[in-house]
Amino acid sequence: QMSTLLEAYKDDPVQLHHLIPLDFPSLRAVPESHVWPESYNFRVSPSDENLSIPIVDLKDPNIADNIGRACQTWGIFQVTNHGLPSGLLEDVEYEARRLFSLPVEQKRKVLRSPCGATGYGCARITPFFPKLMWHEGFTVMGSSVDHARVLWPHGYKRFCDAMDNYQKHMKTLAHNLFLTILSSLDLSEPEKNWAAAVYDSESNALQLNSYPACPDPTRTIGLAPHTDSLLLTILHHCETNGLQTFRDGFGWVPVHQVSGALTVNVGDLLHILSNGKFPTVCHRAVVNRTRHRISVAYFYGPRADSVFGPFSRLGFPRYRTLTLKEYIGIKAKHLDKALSLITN
Ligand SMILES: O=C(O)CCC(=O)C(=O)O
Ligand SMILES: [Fe+2]
Repeated sequence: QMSTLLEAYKDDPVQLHHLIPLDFPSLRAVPESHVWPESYNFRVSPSDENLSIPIVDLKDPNIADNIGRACQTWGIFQVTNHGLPSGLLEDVEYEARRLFSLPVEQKRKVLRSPCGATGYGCARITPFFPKLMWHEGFTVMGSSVDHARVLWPHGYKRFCDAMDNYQKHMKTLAHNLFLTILSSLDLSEPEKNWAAAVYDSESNALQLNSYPACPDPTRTIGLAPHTDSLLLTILHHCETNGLQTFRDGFGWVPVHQVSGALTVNVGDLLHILSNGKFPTVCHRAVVNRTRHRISVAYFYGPRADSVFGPFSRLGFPRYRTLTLKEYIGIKAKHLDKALSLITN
């Protein structure tokens, strides 16, 4: 089941200069390849400084209402009281830092293959933009052991254990959030059953992101604007801000994460299921001069061959029905045009 989501990327090989990150710590200035046009406006301040994404307490008795409202207005919110075991968030950050602080030759041994989905490399969205990003990533789907063994022939187990443990807890949290979010929509019984069954036949990915300290953060970007493709994303910021979310009428709004909280956002797939009731969230990451920022994103979705479209009771379907694998293929070719290409 994992392999099918992997296969979704097979037809669109990435060129090497869109795949291999620079050796960032060796750079004293931002090279031309990474200088973005001013029109991207990375330093733009929001029209209202006090604007911030909702915070949802998962222990609140009104959780369903709160989450439903957060999904309909912002499509992105922070969750507190998520009940993850202590140490889990620290462990995954520690292991991610251990990976990204390896020498560049070592990291390049686990480079993502040009047609592949897992391993070390530039962000997948890189080929769609005229400039490169101040970012390196490492993608895990299922077990990370094959790559970890190459990186640390004798010390791979603690990395794998941290990734496994993190994915296990994220899966449960993501599924519970998914069902809670859906409880604010009018679903038929078969649709409710389908949603509940996603847990046993899901696909997911864990994305470790590294944004090294940057000599000139106003001229470059960490991660260019994009939406996430699957149902929902749970993001761990590791205590350094940098994420910004776009809200119509307001512009780019920085996400200031409450300590210990996680950020959850709606992805394209949940947007489609909700028949557009929940906005899919355009977001980006900026870099900073002094701190090496790490973030960990967990993407949750149904299995790649599952057929989906807007739920039946939510009005005339804005999107056509298709498989997740087909949607990932469209997104890999057309990025932000993908939704308009499946519009009815
Ligand atoms: O690092 C961040 O704040 C955002 C990461 C992200 O958007 C992603 O991995 O899709
Ligand atoms: Fe994202």
